[in-house]
Amino acid sequence: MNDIVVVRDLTKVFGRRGRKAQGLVAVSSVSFSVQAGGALGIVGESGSGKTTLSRMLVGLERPTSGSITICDQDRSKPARSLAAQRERARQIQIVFQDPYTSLDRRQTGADCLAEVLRLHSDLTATQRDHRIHELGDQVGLSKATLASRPAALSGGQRQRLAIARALAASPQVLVLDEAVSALDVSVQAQVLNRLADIREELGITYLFVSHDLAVIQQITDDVIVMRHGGIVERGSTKDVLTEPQHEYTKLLRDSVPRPGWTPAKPAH
Ligand SMILES: Nc1ncnc2c1ncn2[C@@H]1O[C@H](COP(=O)(O)OP(=O)(O)OP(=O)(O)O)[C@@H](O)[C@H]1O
Repeated sequence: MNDIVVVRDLTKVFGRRGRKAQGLVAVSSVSFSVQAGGALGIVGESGSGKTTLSRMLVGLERPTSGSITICDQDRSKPARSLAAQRERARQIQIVFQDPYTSLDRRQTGADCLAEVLRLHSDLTATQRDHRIHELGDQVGLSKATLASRPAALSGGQRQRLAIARALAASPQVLVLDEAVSALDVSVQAQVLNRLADIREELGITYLFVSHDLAVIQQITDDVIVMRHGGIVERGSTKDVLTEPQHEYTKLLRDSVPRPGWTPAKPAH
């Protein structure tokens, strides 16, 4: 199978003004690839560079150096035209932790999906309506729920809507940045099950950013572990989580509450 996402030596330094100033290295020489249809987990504690990495992948942050190739196209430089921007959006979409801030409070769910469909497809109004309900089915939102505005939706419903909105662009790759972290565990499980079904049905590729190893374990095949902007461990999710090699991964794993759990002592 071919690699749909290829990242090489990706680095992001914030606040460096002038060649000699130091700045903050948020992401440092990160390289990885993901096969089409795969699901890669990106884990690490707060501040390890996960969000900066995902923002670079979708073009919201410009890399300081290194390359990003998605669907065989170089993404290291900004898109030159509106058409190129839209094409990129059809390749990769992102869902953030809190959809409420990015959903238009005046729009119903159906209107929100219609807007994306108008932008990214040539569907007629009738075809669009059909597609909106198809997307609703995929994420588990009823027609009545889609007719509501965000304020009337629960956190789980809003997150499903955000996922449907991302899927409306028919992306080949979906980045989920702490996308289920704010949800109750039972709602989280429902959304994760939906996401697993969607991946099976559409063959879409996931990049799943989370600090939560239990979530990563459920949804990903492979994982990279980030610390201080770099990758400290990588491998199949099963191997890395059952037999972590790096001390930092062991610490992350030992910090996950489970029966008989006691907090790990910080490493000195
Ligand atoms: N726009 C910015 N300007 C300056 N520094 C930034 C910016 N965005 C992130 N950083 C810094 O880069 C580092 C990595 O942050 P990032 O948000 O990528 O980590 P993270 O692993 O996603 O953490 P979290 O889960 O808390 O979001 C942090 O030290 C952060 O303060």
